[in-house]
Amino acid sequence: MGEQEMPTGGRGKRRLGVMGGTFDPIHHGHLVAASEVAALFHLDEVVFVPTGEPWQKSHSVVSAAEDRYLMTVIATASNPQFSVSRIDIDRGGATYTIDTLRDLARLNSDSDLFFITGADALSQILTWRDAEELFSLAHFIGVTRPGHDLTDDGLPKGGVSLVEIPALAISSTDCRARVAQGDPVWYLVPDGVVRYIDKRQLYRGE
Ligand SMILES: Nc1ncnc2c1ncn2[C@@H]1O[C@H](COP(=O)(O)OP(=O)(O)OP(=O)(O)O)[C@@H](O)[C@H]1O
Ligand SMILES: O=C(O)c1ccc[n+]([C@@H]2O[C@H](COP(=O)([O-])O)[C@@H](O)[C@H]2O)c1
Repeated sequence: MGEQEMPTGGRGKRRLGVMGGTFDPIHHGHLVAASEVAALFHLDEVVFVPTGEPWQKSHSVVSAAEDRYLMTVIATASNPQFSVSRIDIDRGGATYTIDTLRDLARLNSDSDLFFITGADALSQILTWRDAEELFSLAHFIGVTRPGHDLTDDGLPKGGVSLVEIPALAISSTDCRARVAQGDPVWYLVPDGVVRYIDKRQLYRGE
């Protein structure tokens, strides 16, 4: 994969990646996406932001925010470039990325923001709250995901970069179904997350 054309940011500013997700559970698809984008876009840090209430999720029962937050901490703890933010959980109510980005911009005025999304999420972005304003707060980076077309059709020119990353056909939906059926999730999610799911008996009744 070649060097990406760099979006112009403020000179000398930190480059902060933002990986939003429900992370129910976090899996290696999320981690590879963040790691690849961090390297390609020379990010100083990637902050993972677990959603409070993900209003567009099709499955009705989303695990407790604290469980999703702790799994995200466990999964990212060993990488010094990765951190986890509670802003969407602590704000309460439905999570809108416009609020995430406004809060992060205020808390990180020394940084340019780069919001990382998989191809499926990127294709839905025009349905998000205040979609047109999102692109003034962050540069969006869409990454390939097996089973989904990666396109920036209809999105503002210069506001989005598309990148190919190693294909991992892993989804949280499949991980939950596997646990429910008694199938392994080893190597689909980090080892500590396997242990946490087991300890908290998550996804057993689904
Ligand atoms: N395997 C993957 N490869 C690339 N991007 C991914 C992958 N899995 C998830 N993403 C991206 O990570 C972000 C957060 O995803 P999310 O937490 O909803 O996981 P998910 O696997 O899509 O969950 P679910 O199956 O419950 O819908 C989204 O932008 C999504 O597109
Ligand atoms: O802002 C919105 O209206 C909006 C609608 C759906 C999803 N998002 C964000 O997209 C990211 C991935 O969401 P999800 O539901 O696929 O886990 C996460 O950061 C969500 O907050 C945002």
